[in-house]
Amino acid sequence: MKLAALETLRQQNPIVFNISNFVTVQDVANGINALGASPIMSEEITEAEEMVQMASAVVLNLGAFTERQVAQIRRVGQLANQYHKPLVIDPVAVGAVKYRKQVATQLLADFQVDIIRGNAGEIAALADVDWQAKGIDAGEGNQDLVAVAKACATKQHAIVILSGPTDVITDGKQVCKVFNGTPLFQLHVGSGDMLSSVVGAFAGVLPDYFEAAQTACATFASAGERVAATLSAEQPGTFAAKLFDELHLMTLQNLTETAKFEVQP
Ligand SMILES: Nc1ncnc2c1ncn2[C@@H]1O[C@H](COP(=O)(O)OP(=O)(O)O)[C@@H](O)[C@H]1O
Ligand SMILES: Cc1ncsc1CCOP(=O)(O)O
Ligand SMILES: [Mg+2]
Repeated sequence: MKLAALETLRQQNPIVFNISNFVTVQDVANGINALGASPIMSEEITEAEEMVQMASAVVLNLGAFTERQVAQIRRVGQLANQYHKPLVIDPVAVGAVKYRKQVATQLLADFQVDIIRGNAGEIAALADVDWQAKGIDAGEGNQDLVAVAKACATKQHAIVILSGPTDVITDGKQVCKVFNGTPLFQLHVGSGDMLSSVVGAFAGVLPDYFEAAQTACATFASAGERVAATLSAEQPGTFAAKLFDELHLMTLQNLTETAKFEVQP
């Protein structure tokens, strides 16, 4: 795990091109901006090539796509491959809506994604593992999460982040678990979307995408955990506001003291 990449990220201020959803776009922009990256969003296919060329990383969020946006996403994904830009996908609610799974599966066949970031319900769906996802949430299942994440990574030929109380990050063989976090993340819609773009920001400065995925998970979950430790009750609004502050203020030393993880070769 390369926690020092937090400082590299802040020095390099990578441009992260996000195709976002209308629900969480502002959280995503402000979240990665506070951390030290430079967000840019676009809904226009005509400028896709310029956007991808200028970006250090590309994040495709499938949270609320339309047919028109799917065409844009396909083009941006193909351009990211052509220009060798790290490509992250967040398959929102593919475990709960059959149409979303069909579209996501087709997109994953149309271009090569480097990192897939989803909750257990979403990653199980892309691994074709039985699971009861609930809308945008992880839902219920009794399969082993490491096995689910590995199956998804192998099937989709990508690094997979299965986020939740413990984040599981795998390339299909090696596994890293990040134990940080707080249940307050679940009280703020957009936590997962922010994490996916934080992953893009780290992939924009760390050429080893497996390391980038791990570091992003540890950084984001540690920031939330540090905020939760300052609250005296479940305060979703205060949590969200302080999360932006912490993403900006957290030092490498704070991160190193907070991060709890294990890597299995
Ligand atoms: N119960 C929990 N305890 C601790 N951290 C959590 C919990 N649930 C989610 N997280 C954290 O919240 C962030 C967003 O993940 P997740 O909730 O899985 O995404 P999504 O919003 O897409 O469902 C991650 O950093 C994850 O570690
Ligand atoms: C509520 C909602 N509906 C469509 S996308 C979206 C946001 C999902 O955000 P997250 O997965 O980060 O909680
Ligand atoms: Mg999500």
